[in-house]
Amino acid sequence: MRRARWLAHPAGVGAPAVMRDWLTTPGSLTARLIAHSRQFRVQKLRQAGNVCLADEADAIGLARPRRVWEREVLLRCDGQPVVYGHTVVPMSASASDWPLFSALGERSLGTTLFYDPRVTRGALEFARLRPGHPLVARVHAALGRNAPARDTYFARRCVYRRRQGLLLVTEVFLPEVLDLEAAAFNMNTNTK
Ligand SMILES: C=C(O[C@@H]1C=C(C(=O)O)C=C[C@H]1O)C(=O)O
Repeated sequence: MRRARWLAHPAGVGAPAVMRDWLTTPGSLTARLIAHSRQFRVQKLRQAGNVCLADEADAIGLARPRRVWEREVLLRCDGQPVVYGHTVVPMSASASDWPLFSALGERSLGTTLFYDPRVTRGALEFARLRPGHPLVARVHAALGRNAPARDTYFARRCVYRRRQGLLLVTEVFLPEVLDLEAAAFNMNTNTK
């Protein structure tokens, strides 16, 4: 299974400036996407048990890819998918570690992470996902026939901890996220 090089600094992934600005969004990505759109939606694609990716195992303390709780979403702004989210939680986590995770539905995971004082956040890591990386295949599956003919995507990931539990969120940024900045700029200039 192809792996990515996850770096501590975004400069190493070669993203254009506006994409780098999205990759380094300091707080909740959900909050920023809401601020840049009229209508925001978390489209839940799947939330069930699955074997995690090779990239993910060591980040959540597993010696090798094992069955985890997996959540896949598309974050949509004004109907347009802009981020693919992939979250994994070890099966060893207890319900008291992540009490809201299993029943999230189409509520944003971010709203349960950023406003819970028991949650601590690890450092962001960044990567350029190339063809053959399993997350690229997941993104194309999620987008179906609308999959843009792209070969690489920029992504970030972060480990969250709550009590004894670990949770890894990986966010793959779709090229359409760059349109939000332009749209936000036009909306601002049009209201003057
Ligand atoms: C971590 C956040 O939660 C977002 C919501 C997700 C979900 O609901 O599965 C997944 C990825 C995140 O972009 C955030 O808003 O920053």
